[in-house]
Amino acid sequence: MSGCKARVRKNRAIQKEFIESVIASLKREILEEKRIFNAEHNERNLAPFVERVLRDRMDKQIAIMETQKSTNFNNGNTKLNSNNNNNNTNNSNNNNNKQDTQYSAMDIQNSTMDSKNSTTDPHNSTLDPQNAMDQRNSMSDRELLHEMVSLLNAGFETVMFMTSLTLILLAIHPSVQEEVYNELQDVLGDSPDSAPTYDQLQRLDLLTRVIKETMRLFPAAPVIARSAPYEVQCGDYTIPAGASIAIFIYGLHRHPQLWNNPNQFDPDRFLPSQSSHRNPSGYVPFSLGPRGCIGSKYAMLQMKTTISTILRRYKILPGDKCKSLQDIRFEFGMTMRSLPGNDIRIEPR
Ligand code: HEM
Repeated sequence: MSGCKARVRKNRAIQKEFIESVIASLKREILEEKRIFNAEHNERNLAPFVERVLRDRMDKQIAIMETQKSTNFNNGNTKLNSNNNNNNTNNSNNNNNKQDTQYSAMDIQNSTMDSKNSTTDPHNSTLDPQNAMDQRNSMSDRELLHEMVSLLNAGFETVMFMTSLTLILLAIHPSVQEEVYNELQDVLGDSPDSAPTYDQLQRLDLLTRVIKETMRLFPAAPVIARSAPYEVQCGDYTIPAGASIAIFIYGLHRHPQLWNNPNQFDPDRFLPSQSSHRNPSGYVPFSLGPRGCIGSKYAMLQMKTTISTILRRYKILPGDKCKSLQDIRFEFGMTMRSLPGNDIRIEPR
């Protein structure tokens, strides 16, 4: 059997084991939550429920991996260092607990490229349950590096784009900005030097709606892709097994059948009274399901912290070239990119 076939078989066996364990968990949890399911057994609560179980299982598996990894370090196991053969200085003989692993930018680049080239298996990616179930119960240097690079890639440009777009939209909607500022004063107090707490950030309802509306109009990940593992009937369309599907989130978020005045900035769309009967699949800035964004909650906290810190000290004003929503210039890529000209000015309060 060729190496590739053997790998595919091993992967299938691991996937099967994982899926069986998920089904067992689901059965157990359904029994425990029988009441909720009898009361309202529909797709709406089933999807988040299944997702929660999947994530829960992954978290446990990852926690096990973390424990094993730290045990390995404490035992002076140099596995993490031993795979890396160029710029890596292994000082484990002198100090078993010290991970003196150094990487050059080139190592990281190569690692990412190699991982990309070798990723013929669609499940072989970030914090994947199958990786977590890997029989080695540990990660190689290369895998660990790849995970870190993926997290940085996925978490940096997206948050940067969304934060700057939110500030631009607030600059060209001064009355909304003033309302947000008033909310910040109410919830966080007058002194701009006090760091917001987690609870306070949760209470910033208007700022949350403003960020949500910005992500509707300018989703940082404008298009995502999936492949169909089996034939799927989707309304009048049959998606054949193995087909690649691109989901155009930008288009979905501005679809006139889903949104009134879709090209207008209106944070009130996300008031409970206006959003409760909306199809939840019509708004997916972080995607959905087990492969959706794992950093969504962290991203919201990060954006709210940065934006509130700026707004408490400065008034945001439009720049010379960007005075309305139509002036905002961007280009599509894996993530959205802001183009030159989207300027703002700031003025101390
Ligand atoms: C506003 C900010 C963000 C947006 C709009 C966003 C959006 C998304 C979307 C749409 C996906 C799904 C991609 C796909 O299905 O192909 C995704 C995946 C992912 N995101 Fe985010 N993201 C954001 C911030 C973050 C942050 C801060 C982190 C980590 C610190 C992060 C980590 C990830 C990872 C690791 C995945 C891949 C998950 C997987 O493949 O299972 N993201 N993100």
